[in-house]
Amino acid sequence: MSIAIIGAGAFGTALAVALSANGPVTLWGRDTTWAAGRENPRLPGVALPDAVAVTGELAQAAGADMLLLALPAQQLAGFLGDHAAQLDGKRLVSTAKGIDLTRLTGPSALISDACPRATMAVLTGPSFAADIARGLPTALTLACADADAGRALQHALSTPVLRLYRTTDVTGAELGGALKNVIAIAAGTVIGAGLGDSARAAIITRGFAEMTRLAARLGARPETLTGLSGLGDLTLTCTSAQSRNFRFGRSLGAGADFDPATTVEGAATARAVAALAARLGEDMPIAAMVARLAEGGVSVENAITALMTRPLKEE
Ligand SMILES: NC(=O)C1=CN([C@@H]2O[C@H](COP(=O)(O)OP(=O)(O)OC[C@H]3O[C@@H](n4cnc5c(N)ncnc54)[C@H](O)[C@@H]3O)[C@@H](O)[C@H]2O)C=CC1
Ligand SMILES: O=C(CO)COP(=O)(O)O
Repeated sequence: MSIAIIGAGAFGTALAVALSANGPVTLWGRDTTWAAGRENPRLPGVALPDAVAVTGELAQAAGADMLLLALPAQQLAGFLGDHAAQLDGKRLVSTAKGIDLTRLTGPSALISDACPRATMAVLTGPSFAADIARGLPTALTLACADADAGRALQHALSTPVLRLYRTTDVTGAELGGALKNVIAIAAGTVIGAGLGDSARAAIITRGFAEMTRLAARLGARPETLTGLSGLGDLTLTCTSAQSRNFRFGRSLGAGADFDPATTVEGAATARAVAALAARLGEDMPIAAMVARLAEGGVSVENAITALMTRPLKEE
């Protein structure tokens, strides 16, 4: 199955490098000025193998059997809207970890709406671009509602160091990836504010409770959230300074500057989650606080006080 990757950011480029172990890969980016040097500034220190062909022509990528959409969640709807005619009917696999702020849906619904004839799947789980590009062993979740199509994608996207598990629970897989970014901002904030590892463990655990509550309400299976795409990625992102969401939170907690050009999916997703939770009547106190923190609507000190002084309840 020929593979093209749409989006030449850190993750798209890392996937291109990893999957080129199986055969040629086309990597499409809107900016390919770096391509002649065979090193993407979004993924410094990684030389592109010869099997990766970089192109700025979408038509070249759209001819592949499978297209991996490695774009930020808030950019996906616009991209699909612009290019639906070229993409519909294809196998489309999203790697975006977020909830669209305008539509309050994950990538799967964006794809299904824009490209109703496409075979749609989600690739998610604990995996830093730099780790994948270096060939470090990584396990991911491939979610596809069509079990047979999912099996074929799982095989095409696995390598000796990239091990994919499959599920038909697309909702659970994509919510795990989206929601963990919100909680990672909260965990980073706690660490940046010097509140300690015990407080971080509390945020991870209570954040996971929020994730599972919302996901269940939206139809996800509980075991998906305890798998790689939920608990696995939550653990990684809340405990590693490689995570941009964690680092963004750490800057908030420390009152330090943060490069606004960095992709931080959890900031917009926290606002989407707060809106979704309000609509559904679900209690998501940590996500709601992250939304306010990211907008500068509350101080870190007041956010912590508000979370700690909520009415006492059963676990
Ligand atoms: N970097 C990582 O370690 C991982 C990232 N992801 C997810 O993959 C998605 C992409 O993340 P990264 O590649 O890391 O971000 P990035 O910030 O490194 O790259 C984003 C890329 O998308 C491109 N882009 C943005 N809007 C576009 C548009 N409308 N049309 C065409 N290209 C557009 C940008 O030019 C850039 O090359 C995110 O949802 C992220 O959560 C998932 C797993 C790991
Ligand atoms: O999703 C990721 C790891 O699984 C990457 O996390 P960040 O976007 O926070 O860097």
